[in-house]
Amino acid sequence: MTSSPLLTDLPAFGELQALASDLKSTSIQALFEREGNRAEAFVAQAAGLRLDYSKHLLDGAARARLLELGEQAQLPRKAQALLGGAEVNNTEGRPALHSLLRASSAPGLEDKFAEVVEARAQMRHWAGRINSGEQRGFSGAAITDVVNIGIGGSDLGPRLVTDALKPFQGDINCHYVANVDPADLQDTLLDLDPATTLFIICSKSFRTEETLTNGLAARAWLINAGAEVSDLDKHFLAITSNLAAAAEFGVSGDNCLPMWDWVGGRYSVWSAVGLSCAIALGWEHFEQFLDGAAAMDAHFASAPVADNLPMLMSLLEVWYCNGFGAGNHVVLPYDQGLARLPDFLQQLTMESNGKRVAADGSALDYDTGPVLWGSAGTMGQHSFHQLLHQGTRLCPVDFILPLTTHTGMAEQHQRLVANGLAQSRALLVGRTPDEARESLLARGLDAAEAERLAPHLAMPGNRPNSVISFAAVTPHSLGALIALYEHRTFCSGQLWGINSFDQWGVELGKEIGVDIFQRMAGEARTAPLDPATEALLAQWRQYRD
Ligand SMILES: O=P(O)(O)OC[C@H]1O[C@](O)(CO)[C@@H](O)[C@@H]1O
Repeated sequence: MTSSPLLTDLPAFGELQALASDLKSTSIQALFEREGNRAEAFVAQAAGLRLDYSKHLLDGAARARLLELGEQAQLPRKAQALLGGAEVNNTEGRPALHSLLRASSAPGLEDKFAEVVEARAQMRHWAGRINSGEQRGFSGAAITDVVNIGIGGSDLGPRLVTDALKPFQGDINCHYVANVDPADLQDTLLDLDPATTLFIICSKSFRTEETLTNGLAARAWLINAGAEVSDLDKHFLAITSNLAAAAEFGVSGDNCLPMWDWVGGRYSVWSAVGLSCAIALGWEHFEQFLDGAAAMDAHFASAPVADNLPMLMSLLEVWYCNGFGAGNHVVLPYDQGLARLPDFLQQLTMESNGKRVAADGSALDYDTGPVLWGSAGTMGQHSFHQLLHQGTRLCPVDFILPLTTHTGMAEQHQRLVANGLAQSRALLVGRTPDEARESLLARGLDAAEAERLAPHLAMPGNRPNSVISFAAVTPHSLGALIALYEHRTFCSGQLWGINSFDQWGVELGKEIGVDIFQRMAGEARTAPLDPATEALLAQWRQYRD
């Protein structure tokens, strides 16, 4: 794939910056009055998801220029290139074919697709075997619990999906261990029976310190409980592209499911990395999850920029980052099952687009990926929403709003939806000092006290937010939602001219970590570390000795 032009080289960019500076002082409510059909016109739908982006600092004219920017960056052609297997990861010389993992056919990519189909059959086999009770542990008892040991992309996606789709879960309990802190593994194993527990060692590289350390501790836990080394195949599966390392760890070839270098870790939940989800949910539900993502892929491939959800969301991201200097993006799922969505999206967006050089290595002189954060509604309302409503920073928000619940408690759920809508509206309308004063007087405060407190109660409003609403959290809608953010991430990367599929920035810390660990273990080094780290090591030694 030819490298992307820089954002600043796109002809519409300069004009957009000028428009953004004009719109900074524009009232979104005034835009609603001026553009009568805004509530319908600033809406796009795909794969069962409805994106309402009417509450943004964006008028019709600015939107038209923003769409031109998307055309100038050739987002539709870039989408085709991504989906068609072009070498979008130029630093590592690979395509990024996560879409192939949910495809039902793949013209031109038959060889890779055959491997995907084969891996799906293996996943289905293991999910069926474990759910049917056929898979038995060292004592002969059926497996009841599965522990996925992995980190980053080998943890966050499967953990999110299993959590979010609890209402679809079968009898097997899936647990997730990621942190090298032994407390993570220890807490998880506390209530588990070694005889009925199966571990999935999930690591694309099979070189990740946290995963291998926890894997070895899990192995020791089984052996201590009476399992023989020859029993370990009853308790361990591996998901990896590094079969040799998995074999060295002790997982036999029959128990290994594949990963490929053409799928990035943070984009891999659709592959065998999602095996724990397929076990928890059953194969049919997992297929529906793949179908939801495939529906978003089809939309991404064919919809014009003006109607294309991932493209629109990425254009909005760039609009705020590079037009308004926003360094934040907030995601608020109004659904308890989606509480982990911000964690997942942090890796997806920040590991993908937290870059400071263009795809060709040249330094960028504009901002790229913002800091993404958030939490499940309504908890954030009693915490950081104060800053969203009255703070000094611009934090564009995505509300994620399923409209029905699986709990059977529709009346209580109505409160959740009302809260989500109220927050979105409060960010829009705010409260003027006069309204604040009036409300204080209505509460019986005297005029002087109302005057004193009014500035504290006043809220500027005009804070941009999108609402992504859909019928319910189902395997299909969740698949579509995750794929939507994947493609949005890619499009933003293309607009910024960066490679969204490598993550060199995480490597240095890993290397230094190995060096420090070896120093702690007593290995001699000629050169000392920086004085601050040496002092902390000395403090650690005091506690160890
Ligand atoms: O699946 P692996 O190879 O263990 O990697 C886990 C995670 O570590 C990272 O490489 C970052 O350290 C992520 O990109 C990846 O998802």
